[in-house]
Amino acid sequence: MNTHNGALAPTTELKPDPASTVVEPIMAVEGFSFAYGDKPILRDIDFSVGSGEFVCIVGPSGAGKSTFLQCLAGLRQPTQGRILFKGQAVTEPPAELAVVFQDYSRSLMPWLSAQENIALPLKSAGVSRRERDRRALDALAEVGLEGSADLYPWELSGGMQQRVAIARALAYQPAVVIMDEPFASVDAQTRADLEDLTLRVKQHLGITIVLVTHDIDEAVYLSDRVLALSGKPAVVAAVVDVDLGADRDQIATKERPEFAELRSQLYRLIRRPAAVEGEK
Ligand SMILES: Nc1ncnc2c1ncn2[C@@H]1O[C@H](COP(=O)(O)OP(=O)(O)OP(=O)(O)O)[C@@H](O)[C@H]1O
Repeated sequence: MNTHNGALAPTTELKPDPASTVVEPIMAVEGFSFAYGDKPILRDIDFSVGSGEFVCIVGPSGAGKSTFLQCLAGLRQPTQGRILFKGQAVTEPPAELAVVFQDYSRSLMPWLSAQENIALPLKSAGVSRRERDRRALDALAEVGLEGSADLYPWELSGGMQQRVAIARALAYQPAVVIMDEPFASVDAQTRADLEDLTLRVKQHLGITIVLVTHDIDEAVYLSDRVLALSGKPAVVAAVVDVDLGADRDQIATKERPEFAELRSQLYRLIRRPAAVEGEK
């Protein structure tokens, strides 16, 4: 599976790297295009996500990142091409896929406790009461909120609410978690804490994460690979391997010269939409 299919040849030193080929894809995007009515948004995207991989998607505002995630999650259907989850075409949200959105204040039910919020989708899925309680408490412990099961969203800080939203996704025991700007509504310190929490949880549970962010630093810090979208309609500008090792540290990793180089490459790529269009 060639993860660089459909990518424009970048003018930077980025080159398709055979080492980044996904050996065991859990999700695949084949010949994908999407339009809202007659307005093309995303074009000719071929991409795959490896099992256990952390992939971030970056691109200019309005490029279609959220739309792409909605298609990956089975909430919208491609105009052309197809999306596969474990080899099966995605026609509705896959059972083993969970989504975390940016706006925690709207994603949690204010009249339900943290534990009840986490258990709610499990109830809809027919999971027994006992199993719901066990999974909700385990998920709360996973995000460091073991003492907050009985608290209501309005009794929790923004960062804690977003941790409950992450716990709700984890309690579903997904193979893949899709996150759309999940840390955009919290302060910088909380954001860094949530990034580290997400990395820890991903490593501990072995899940696959696909995350959209505006923040190039965040994308490089979190990712195994970054998918950069650019142009109108957006195409794959590049797929960038992030060889920074599994252990990331907010200070030490960001001080590494490789980190600065990757960040600069990505900035250059997504800041030249006009040039990308001209190349087609
Ligand atoms: N439901 C919709 N109907 C029609 N057009 C839409 C709809 N949702 C989004 N769009 C348009 O599609 C384009 C892509 O939007 P999308 O939200 O996917 O981009 P994005 O890259 O996530 O943007 P941002 O980074 O600003 O959140 C935009 O031009 C937007 O106005």
